[in-house]
Amino acid sequence: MEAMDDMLLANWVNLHHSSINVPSSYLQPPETRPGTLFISSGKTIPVVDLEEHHHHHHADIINQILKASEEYGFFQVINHGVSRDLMDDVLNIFKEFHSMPSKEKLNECSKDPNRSCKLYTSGENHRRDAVHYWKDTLTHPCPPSREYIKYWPNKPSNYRKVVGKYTEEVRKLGLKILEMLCEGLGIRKEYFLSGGLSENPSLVVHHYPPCPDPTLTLGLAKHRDPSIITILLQDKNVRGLQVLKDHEWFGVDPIPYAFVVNIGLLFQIISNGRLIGAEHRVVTNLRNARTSVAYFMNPSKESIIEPANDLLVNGTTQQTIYKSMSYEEFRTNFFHKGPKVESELHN
Ligand SMILES: O=C(O)CCC(=O)C(=O)O
Ligand SMILES: [Fe+2]
Repeated sequence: MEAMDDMLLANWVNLHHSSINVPSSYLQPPETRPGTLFISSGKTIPVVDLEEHHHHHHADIINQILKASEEYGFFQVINHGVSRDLMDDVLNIFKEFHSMPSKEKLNECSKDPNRSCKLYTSGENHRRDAVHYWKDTLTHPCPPSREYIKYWPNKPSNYRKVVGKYTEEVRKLGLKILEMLCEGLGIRKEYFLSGGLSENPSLVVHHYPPCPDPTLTLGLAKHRDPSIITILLQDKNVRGLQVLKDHEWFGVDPIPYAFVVNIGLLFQIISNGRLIGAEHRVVTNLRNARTSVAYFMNPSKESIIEPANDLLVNGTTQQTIYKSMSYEEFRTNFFHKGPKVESELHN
């Protein structure tokens, strides 16, 4: 196989079209190979209508998202208030972005000296990946902090305008969902507005090119999100995301204009294990490229992550199972321990 050198996967696949086999560095070992894809197990993650009206009360909506977060750690939301045009615009911008020449993309993403804004192929640490993943990823912090906007890509030409508006809208939705989950759990509604807990969100945009053999590869390895919650916009027609429940993988079928919401490890800790940060992965697709836009609600470095005191006060919790640590400490553990991080979190 010809070396990809500093070319991004999207461009490499484009150049070679259908004449390629999966390069050996992308072949998953037998234990992580997805094998047969999309066996329908009859399970599907809950879909929650967020619009309140006289037959659909606030308390019912809270119960639905709470139950989904306890059982699956995942749900989809419809009637969430983010405009469809904006969702289309943002997906189109990212598709356009990923179809630009490699050099141009890398150039657009190399302005940040601290590399919070960056573009990479495979996993975040390409050289250290034992096996490569079939994707390219663009990531950068987003509002409320505006200090990073100057490092965002400036191409396609309306990138900053559209992505700026989108991240502000999705932030509002995220805060609303957090507030409802707090209400359901018996945590004060403002919990995530204090202590910097929701002050450092980031956007992670994945692009999974078509893959000549999706049974042998993965777009993204099995993982739990290191976030509070993640709000994901996925391509309308291309499947890929799978969630592990009761030792079985099942697909999160795209619903046009819905968002997929999942609980991250941080909220698992804050809820003292009541909500689950479920494991998930992404499989690739034979014919179609897939783009997904993940908005991670993340705290600032100094924020303290611990089971919410309100749970002890209101009597739903007698004992906390997780210890208290700063978000910075959590990140360090997460990057060093990977999937084994959980042992470090417990009391
Ligand atoms: O591409 C997807 O559907 C999922 C992305 C994801 O799980 C992540 O970025 O953590
Ligand atoms: Fe994830």
